[in-house]
Amino acid sequence: MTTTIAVNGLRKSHQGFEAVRDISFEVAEGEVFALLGRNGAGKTTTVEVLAGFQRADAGEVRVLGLDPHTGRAALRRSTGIMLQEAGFFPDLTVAATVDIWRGFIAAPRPRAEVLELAGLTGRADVRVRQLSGGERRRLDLALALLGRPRVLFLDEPTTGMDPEARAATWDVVRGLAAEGVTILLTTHYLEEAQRLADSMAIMDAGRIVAAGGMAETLAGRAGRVSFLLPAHVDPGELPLPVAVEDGRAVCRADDPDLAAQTLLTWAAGRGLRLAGLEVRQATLEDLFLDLGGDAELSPAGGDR
Ligand SMILES: Nc1ncnc2c1ncn2[C@@H]1O[C@H](COP(=O)(O)OP(=O)(O)OP(=O)(O)O)[C@@H](O)[C@H]1O
Repeated sequence: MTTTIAVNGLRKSHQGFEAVRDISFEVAEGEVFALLGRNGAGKTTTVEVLAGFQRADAGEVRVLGLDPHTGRAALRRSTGIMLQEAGFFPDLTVAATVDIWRGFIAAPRPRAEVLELAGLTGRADVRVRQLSGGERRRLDLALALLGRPRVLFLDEPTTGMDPEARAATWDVVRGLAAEGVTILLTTHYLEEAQRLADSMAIMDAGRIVAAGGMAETLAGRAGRVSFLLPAHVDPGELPLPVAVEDGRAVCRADDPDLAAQTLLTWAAGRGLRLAGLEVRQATLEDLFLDLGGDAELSPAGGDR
């Protein structure tokens, strides 16, 4: 498999503060890679180095075989970038904004095509200042796609989007990856990373604390079964060890389906119902909690 992005021993400081401390990872062609971590973990700094906006202090970084800093001009033609803050002209319409950007790009996609991809077709004549936060992110995405990039850097692409827009954006990202576009994204939404990314790295204080293929990483972790503890049942009577949280019995298990079966068989033998039964494979959120992460990464309501 072709490696599109290679990072080896990257370090980057800002005014003496080491924001990225010796990280290494690779992203294969056509892969969606999620860089995760709480605020200040060093994700944006990493993306900006990969996009050639900042120079690495140490280590080697390659995008399509080129150093993103010295090869910036050559890479510009094959990369699309969506940073956290875009500099739009507020008084221009969406259509005019796209047209201006098309002027900077050799062989750009037609305006209608990028607006369609970004779900902005019906908003072409609206001024940028009147767009919602989520719509601005979509306009950012439209601009990032103008040059038919082979590599896309998306820094928090769906922040501010409603669930429908977010799902539509996931479809666009999946479609691009299926065409062979390599995508590196950062996100605060763990569900987004879990659904979208083939592999990931979790950063904390400038270091990678967990990394790997998404499916493999989660398959190796315990899932959970939970249900309302029936009245008059002592948790100690259950056939598997459980913790009781807010009246719910919670059982962590490597094979949650099997654990649920064991519990249901036990309950049936006693004529009991396990109300509110939930069986869940391990999620990224579980991994975060195990790593000592907290809710900060997954803002309230943002994840589901
Ligand atoms: N230009 C800069 N000057 C000084 N410090 C900076 C600069 N850019 C980033 N930092 C600091 O480096 C650390 C890492 O920042 P970075 O933006 O890379 O993190 P992040 O993981 O992207 O966070 P967020 O989720 O908030 O975007 C932070 O502590 C930040 O304050």
